[in-house]
Amino acid sequence: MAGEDLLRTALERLADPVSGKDIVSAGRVSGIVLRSAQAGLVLAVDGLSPHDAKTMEARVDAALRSVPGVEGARIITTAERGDAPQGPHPTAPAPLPEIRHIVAVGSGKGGVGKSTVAANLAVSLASQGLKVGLLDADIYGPSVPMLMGRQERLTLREKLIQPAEVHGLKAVSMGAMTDPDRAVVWRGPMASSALMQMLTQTQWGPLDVLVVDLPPGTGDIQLTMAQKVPLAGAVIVSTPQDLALIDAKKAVAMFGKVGVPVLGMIENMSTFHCPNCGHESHIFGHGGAEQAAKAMGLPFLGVIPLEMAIREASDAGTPVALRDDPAGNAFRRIAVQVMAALKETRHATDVR
Ligand SMILES: Nc1ncnc2c1ncn2[C@@H]1O[C@H](COP(=O)(O)OP(=O)(O)OP(=O)(O)O)[C@@H](O)[C@H]1O
Repeated sequence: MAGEDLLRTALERLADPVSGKDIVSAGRVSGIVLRSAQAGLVLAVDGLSPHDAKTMEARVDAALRSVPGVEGARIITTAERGDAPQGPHPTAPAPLPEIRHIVAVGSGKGGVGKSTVAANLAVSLASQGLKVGLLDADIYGPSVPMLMGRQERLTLREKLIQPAEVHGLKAVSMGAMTDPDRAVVWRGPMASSALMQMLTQTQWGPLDVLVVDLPPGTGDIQLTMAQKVPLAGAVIVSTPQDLALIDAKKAVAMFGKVGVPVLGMIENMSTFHCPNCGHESHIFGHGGAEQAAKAMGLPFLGVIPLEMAIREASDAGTPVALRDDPAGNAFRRIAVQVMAALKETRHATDVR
């Protein structure tokens, strides 16, 4: 029997006090992993009092550790109503004294290249000698493992998540907890509770900047995350298309609503230079994000061209920001702008 099946069998011996079934059949357990003698899973504690949730967590911990070959266990608790026993108060940002700036990368619309920008921004900042972390909070479509070329599962040491050290930075992804072929279907409070635990229970060490790749859109999940994570600021990625820009403006408004400074906008998939004839075309338009930023009184942080090389480098797990070419330079220029915007924000708000 495979290690993860042994874990499941051990968990099936635990009764669920609410449904009377075992906790696996009751649907309380997901994302079971076993790697390097460390077991991990997500435990839903809905309907349990804080005391009963703690008791269940302890029983799950003991059950996992009873399996031969398991040396440690990491349990991430979630609750749909947001009443997980761990984690901060819903409206109080988690204290993260080792992290100087947390920067969220958001977008109003999916598919505009938010994750590509987040990963390349993080790599560019690391290439400037900064200590950088990258947290993939895009719970429904985590893409950082692919973009960074590391698909491994979560590893734990002394109950703390160990980030993958890759391309000069430390990366943690919800994708590391889940089967890459299966989308995680979690409701908002469960997702934000799991995310907060990944944020606060990862051994980041001292960081200058933590880049957070948010899920696309402006729903409750993003709003809650923007409230719970002590963000220094947000950058908004958009294509130049009108439709994407309408949604990008909603994202700007959402951050404004919760008092998170918007550091600026980035236009992705801007000009396309034909690699064969050199002809310049504007497949999704051009300049729209800069105009929108201006209209909203926000800084414009720069443009990223639409390039096959960017897509290929992303698919290969070697971000284009590692290269000394025009696309790599575009990301490095944006990273400089982001750092400058962060300094201004700190000055303006006297450090949030
Ligand atoms: N500038 C670019 N040039 C070429 N391809 C790009 C560029 N930016 C992103 N892509 C490609 O577009 C696709 C979508 O990008 P990405 O996953 O980063 O978007 P996203 O906004 O994070 O999407 P979602 O959040 O909906 O998952 C990927 O295949 C990526 O490689």
